Amino acid sequence: MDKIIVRGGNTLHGTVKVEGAKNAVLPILAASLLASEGKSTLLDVPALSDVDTINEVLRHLNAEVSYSVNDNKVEVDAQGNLEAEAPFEYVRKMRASVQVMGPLLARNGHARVALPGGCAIGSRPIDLHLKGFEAMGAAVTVGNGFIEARVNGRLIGAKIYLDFPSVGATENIMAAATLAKGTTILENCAREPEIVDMANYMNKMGAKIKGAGTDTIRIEGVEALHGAVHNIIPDRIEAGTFMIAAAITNGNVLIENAVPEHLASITAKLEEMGVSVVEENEGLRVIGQPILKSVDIKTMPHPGFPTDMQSQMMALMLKAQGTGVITETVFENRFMHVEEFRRMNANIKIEGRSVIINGPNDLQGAEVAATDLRAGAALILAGLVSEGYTQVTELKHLDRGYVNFHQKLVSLGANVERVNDEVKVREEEAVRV
Ligand SMILES: CC(=O)N[C@H]1[C@@H](OP(=O)(O)OP(=O)(O)OC[C@H]2O[C@@H](n3ccc(=O)[nH]c3=O)[C@H](O)[C@@H]2O)O[C@H](CO)[C@@H](O)[C@@H]1O
Ligand SMILES: C=C(OP(=O)(O)O)C(=O)O
Repeated sequence: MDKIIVRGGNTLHGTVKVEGAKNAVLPILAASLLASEGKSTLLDVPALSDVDTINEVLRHLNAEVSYSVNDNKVEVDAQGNLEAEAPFEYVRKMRASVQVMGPLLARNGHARVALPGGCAIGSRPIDLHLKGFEAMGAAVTVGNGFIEARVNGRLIGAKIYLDFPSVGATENIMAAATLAKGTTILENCAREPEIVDMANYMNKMGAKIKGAGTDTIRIEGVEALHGAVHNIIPDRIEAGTFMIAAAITNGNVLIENAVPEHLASITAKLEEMGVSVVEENEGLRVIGQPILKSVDIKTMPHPGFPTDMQSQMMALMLKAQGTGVITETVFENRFMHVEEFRRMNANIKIEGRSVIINGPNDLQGAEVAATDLRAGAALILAGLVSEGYTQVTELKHLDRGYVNFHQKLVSLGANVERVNDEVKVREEEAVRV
């Protein structure tokens, strides 16, 4: 098992390049199943374990997938007959596997996907996805740990109002509606940049989607879709994480490829804390300040402050002066990292869906575990400004969402190392022999 060891105290300087967005590439790869003619070529695909997982799901469903990691390119050929079932071994590894349901149902009239179950950040039901499929004429049943959806012939366009602007439900329903008979109007839908990217890809495939990025999306169903070439948008959460890395170390870092409009809520909070964020041609430059002001933050669907930046922002708030409150409104249980921060000497209190942080904190290095992928990044960020050594374990979470995270930090001047405990033990044994 790998762990990351951070020695705190270095200021970060230089340039770091953001990869393609995990949360765009996963639903887009799932949507490539919609193409009954021609291949799709996806570019700027990040080399993440989640991409390996979704590729395995697509292969299991009988699509041909070739992944050229060095070129950040995936080609998908889904022209053959598709299987209907995504088993638990994949869904357990990665919830986004449920995003194949809409495409399969639309293309095959049948999808059987393992129920996702619980997750480190909350229970995460998919009732809104299923209500959407039902509104379009599918019969949905749940049993033996699987959800099954079937429709005789094509789905039928419908008017669907989401009770909450769920990202996954918006994507799954939008994909299903591309091949439905008639028009689907999806109201109170999610407005994340990744939804717009997915809609752009499906429009290149021949879909007729309008309004992605607003709270109402209109999808006119077509008879068939074809493969398309598409570049994945830059990852705003990876960009935001490096913005915090610059701010927390009082550094000066250019985050290349960051899209300023995607990062407005994060930029606004950093500026409120006293950090400078400057737009440059290549991306965003973040310049830290020795003294940071505490702020209050509430996570919200886009364009609000993203829940996927909550734990990294918490790391930064630990170093700010005064009292700040972070309220999590998107997920019911996304504070698992608080206990880990406490192990690093942080003064934080959980009150219901909020945490209260009194700062600045003199953080101390400790052995801590990544409880989810963003928590993993947040603990490493805290380690950058802690006294002594911080060891972060459970890196399988981090690898789901960050490409070469520690190497990128090292290139900016951080003292970070990734070690494999098992290899070390084996080497020691070899020496003994
Ligand atoms: C692969 C991917 O893109 N993941 C992102 C996606 O997850 P995901 O698509 O799972 O997130 P959702 O927007 O669907 O979930 C938001 C909230 O709605 C609830 N809900 C959702 C669907 C449903 O049918 N019923 C229901 O109650 C969830 O439990 C959660 O409390 O958006 C989240 C919110 O921005 C991000 O944190 C994740 O990184
Ligand atoms: C929660 C996240 O992802 P997922 O929905 O894939 O678990 C995330 O990217 O922070």
